[in-house]
Amino acid sequence: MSAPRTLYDKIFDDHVVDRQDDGTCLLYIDRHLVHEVTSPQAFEGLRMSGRKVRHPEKTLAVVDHNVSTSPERKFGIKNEESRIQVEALAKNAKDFGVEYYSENDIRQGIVHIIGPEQGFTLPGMTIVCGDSHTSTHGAFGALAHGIGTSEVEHVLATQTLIQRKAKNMLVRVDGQLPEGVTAKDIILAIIGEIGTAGGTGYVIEYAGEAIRSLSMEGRMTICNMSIEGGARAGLIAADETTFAYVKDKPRAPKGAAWDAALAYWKTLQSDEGAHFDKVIVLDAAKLPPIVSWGSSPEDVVSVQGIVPNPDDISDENKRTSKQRALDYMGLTPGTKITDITLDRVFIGSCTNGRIEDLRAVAKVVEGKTVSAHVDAMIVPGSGLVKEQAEAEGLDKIFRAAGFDWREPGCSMCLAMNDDRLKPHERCASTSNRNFEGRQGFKGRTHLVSPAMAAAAAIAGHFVDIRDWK
Ligand SMILES: CC(C)[C@H](C(=O)O)[C@@H](O)C(=O)O
Ligand code: SF4
Repeated sequence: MSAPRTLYDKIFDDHVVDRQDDGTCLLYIDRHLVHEVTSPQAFEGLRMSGRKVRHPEKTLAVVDHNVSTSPERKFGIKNEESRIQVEALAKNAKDFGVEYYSENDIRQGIVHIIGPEQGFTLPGMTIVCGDSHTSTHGAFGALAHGIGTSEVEHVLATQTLIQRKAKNMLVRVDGQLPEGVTAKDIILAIIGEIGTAGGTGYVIEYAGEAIRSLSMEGRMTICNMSIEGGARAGLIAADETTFAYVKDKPRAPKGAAWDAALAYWKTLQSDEGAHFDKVIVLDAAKLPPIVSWGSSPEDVVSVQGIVPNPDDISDENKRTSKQRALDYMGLTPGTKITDITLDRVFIGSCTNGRIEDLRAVAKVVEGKTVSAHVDAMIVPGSGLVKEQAEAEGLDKIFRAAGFDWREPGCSMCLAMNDDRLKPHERCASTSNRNFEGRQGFKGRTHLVSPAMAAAAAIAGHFVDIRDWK
């Protein structure tokens, strides 16, 4: 009998093409997602060395970061820099024979939303993209992580990647989530607990009853933010929920190939007794809805809590940095989270821009009106999410409540397109990063779940979604 292995060990081992004595490995890459921000130099490199894309059929390109989310976008992108990047990807995809979804394609959307939708993301695969939130795809029991632009070029040219094995971490979330508490709250709580460097050097496998009970959408939310906890990747073993989601997706295997794939996928679980270098255990039943107060995803507190006082921190560096975060956020220690008023609400991103997220929002806002001092927008993660939401009439609920209903893209998750905060504007956001300037110069971001963002839009300040009527 061979030694028990983790899910990560298994996927890694199954993709090793070459292993050097010093531990450097060459990994085979099954799927490569490409967006317009991190690919121009990679394609340029190929051109200069006269190389081709090794496996165009394993590569999928889409524009997301720079596209406008206004219906006017079909008339072209106004911002020069954005337009150049988008046009470059269209040209590169054409020149190198890679499938490409333009902003006018119904399948277009945020790269981490369209991969799963197309069945391009499948269990057991190695998946890379020049984007840190590639960890999202780990929700399918795939080993997925972000790579740099020179690695993008390497993968395009060879369909392989040089990697060293990471350590294994297990995050077990036991029990069941209370009503109103979501996958987003789980992952914010985990990052609050381990810190943004807690996962450095690890691949995290999420397990436990609460994780098993999540939909694929919820699992993607969790894996998406693994990178905010410093981990190289996040993983959730595939199960019946995964198989049901994947089945019949355009690029999923069909017929006998499906049966063979399924038989393999079912072996992809951590063995009994497999060694984890670090184990974290959380009790889902004790989790509240969570709100971030600072400029790091680890700066989190219960919605029932208060803005913390940096004076209570003994470590001087940490105290200074948290004081700076408070100054940036324009917050005073001791303020009740529910007393924080908002100017903007952003619902979308690869963390929370999927259909289930939009349904959760609709449930909260139906028949209600956005607060007079809040400007609120909802940005579906893809054209297919938008289509589904409209088929269910969600767009009507959103518009009637006073939300702006947009075209798909990264939008105000990061200030790389027209959607951004003005200086000092305060925003409840369902995205994954609250860094200084992330949503616009001097903009102030509070990370929350979709339901919490929706309720905050209506009330004009944070409210505990568990009390919502
Ligand atoms: C632009 C891109 C490289 C970046 C990333 O890697 O994550 C972006 O998607 C982000 O979320 O900050
Ligand atoms: S939605 Fe945000 S986090 Fe996701 S890929 Fe786009 S910019 Fe990055």
